[in-house]
Amino acid sequence: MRKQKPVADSFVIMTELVLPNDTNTLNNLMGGRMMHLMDIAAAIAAQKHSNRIVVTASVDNVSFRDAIRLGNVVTLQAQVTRAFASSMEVHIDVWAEDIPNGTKFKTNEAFFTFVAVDQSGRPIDVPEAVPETPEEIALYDGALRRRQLRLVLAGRMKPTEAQELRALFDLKEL
Ligand SMILES: CC(=O)SCCNC(=O)CCNC(=O)[C@H](O)C(C)(C)COP(=O)(O)OP(=O)(O)OC[C@H]1O[C@@H](n2cnc3c(N)ncnc32)[C@H](O)[C@@H]1OP(=O)(O)O
Repeated sequence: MRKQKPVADSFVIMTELVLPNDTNTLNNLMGGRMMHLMDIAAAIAAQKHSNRIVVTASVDNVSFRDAIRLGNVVTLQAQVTRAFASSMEVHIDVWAEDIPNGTKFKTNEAFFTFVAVDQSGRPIDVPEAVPETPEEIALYDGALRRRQLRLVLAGRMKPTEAQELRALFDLKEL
């Protein structure tokens, strides 16, 4: 039987201070630097779930809503939402905090997909991820549709095979 692990076991929290080397000429954190931090935090969550080497397979839509300023503290929280065979979806939330001003606001949210691989880079199966809280269950339930959407967009699945995604939009014909 496939091993099971609570999704909470993969929880990761990472905190970074925005320094001059991280910013653009407006003293805002650069998007690429933010993506780098998100990739690392999310990869650690996937590693904690799988106890394997993991590679980034895809990143869903990332929006940059509010600028993060030089001197802000960035907090990233990542957790596996669901595991499939070798792949895991990871949800990540990002907050920026201006400690002297006492303000904190959410800046980003994204879903990453990681694949566990062996020493030769071949995909390898991971434990099942078990959600426990209502929030974890909601993320788990939506993960299959999100997987189908990203695999269709990546040309790895035919839209006609994406049953749960089609049901969401009530698409009878494609
Ligand atoms: C260019 C860069 O720097 S990328 C950043 C770092 N990332 C990397 O280097 C990863 C490079 N890519 C790879 O090594 C391979 O494409 C892998 C390991 C991700 C997939 O290998 P493949 O030989 O295509 O394996 P396969 O078709 O069996 O798929 C394995 C899993 O990956 C998943 N997968 C593959 N591509 C994607 C994708 N674009 N989005 C989401 N999941 C994907 C599959 O759905 C499958 O999941 P499952 O086992 O849970 O069903």
